[in-house]
Amino acid sequence: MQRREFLKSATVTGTVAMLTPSALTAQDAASSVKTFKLGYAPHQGMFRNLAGDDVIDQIKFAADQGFTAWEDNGMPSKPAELQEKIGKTLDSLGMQMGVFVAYASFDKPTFVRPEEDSTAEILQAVKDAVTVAKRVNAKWCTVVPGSVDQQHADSKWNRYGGGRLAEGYQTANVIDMLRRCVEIVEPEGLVMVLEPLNWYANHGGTFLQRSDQAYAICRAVNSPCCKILFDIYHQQITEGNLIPNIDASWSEIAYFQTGDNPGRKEPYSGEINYQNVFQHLHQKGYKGVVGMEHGLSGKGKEGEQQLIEAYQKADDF
Ligand SMILES: O=C(O)C(=O)CO
Repeated sequence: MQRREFLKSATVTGTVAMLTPSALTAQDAASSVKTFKLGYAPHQGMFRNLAGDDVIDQIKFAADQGFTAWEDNGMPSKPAELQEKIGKTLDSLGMQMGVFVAYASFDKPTFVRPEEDSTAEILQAVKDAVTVAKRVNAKWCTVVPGSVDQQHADSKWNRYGGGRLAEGYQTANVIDMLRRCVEIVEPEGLVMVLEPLNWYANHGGTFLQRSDQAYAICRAVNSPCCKILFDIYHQQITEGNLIPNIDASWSEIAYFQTGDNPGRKEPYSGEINYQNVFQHLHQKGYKGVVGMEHGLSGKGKEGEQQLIEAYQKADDF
């Protein structure tokens, strides 16, 4: 058993109290911090003031606060060497790697109305994601399947007016494209998680908005490697009714993200009762990652401490 693991289990059984103070270094004491019940995943920059600029130090700091996962949307643009270093660090700390973004288009109908060049781009991005996932031991990657068809018959994408594909054909094209992506990820065991996004605060025009829509698409693609990323922040804005919608789409959800509304900051900065939502996920036996894809309502060290305390409160059930 690793010393860190020993200390974690010792805390649970109460044996840490029996160790003499001299037997514990300051680092060990930090290591005995209780881990969260769910796999909340901070990202680079969230602890810049408390842990310094180095991402490896930030990951270690997060582990010492009891976080058991990490997320990095921008992982593919990091140098391969750094990706590997991050993967090894997470591994040595027993932390899960959460999502990075494999493919996201917010304003082009690349899935609903595919063209040769955009299709090649999507398939290449998914192939690249397999390589990145291996370096960082990631099981999931995010896919945002483009915008709705706003195409004018006589011009390029994103012009209103004129003809456009009816919704059913757009959906069928998305399903076809995802099946092609699945052929790449399935043999590698990498799960693409599709993220419905809200139109009203952040991403007007994206094709995928609702959890029922994502559910129907995942059922049609019918692969263990094409699932839903249920972002609680986006879904609070688009549809509310969080717990019933999570239950209804549960069998297709593979990943969660958080953020309070309005403002997309840490829990308790807005209107969502995160303690109840997290308790619900825990009761359902969710063992995956809950990505903290949001900002901080406070500034500097105090803001970061407030963020940690918000998760401690939300996790206290
Ligand atoms: O850009 C966003 O808002 C997303 O959640 C994409 O990952």
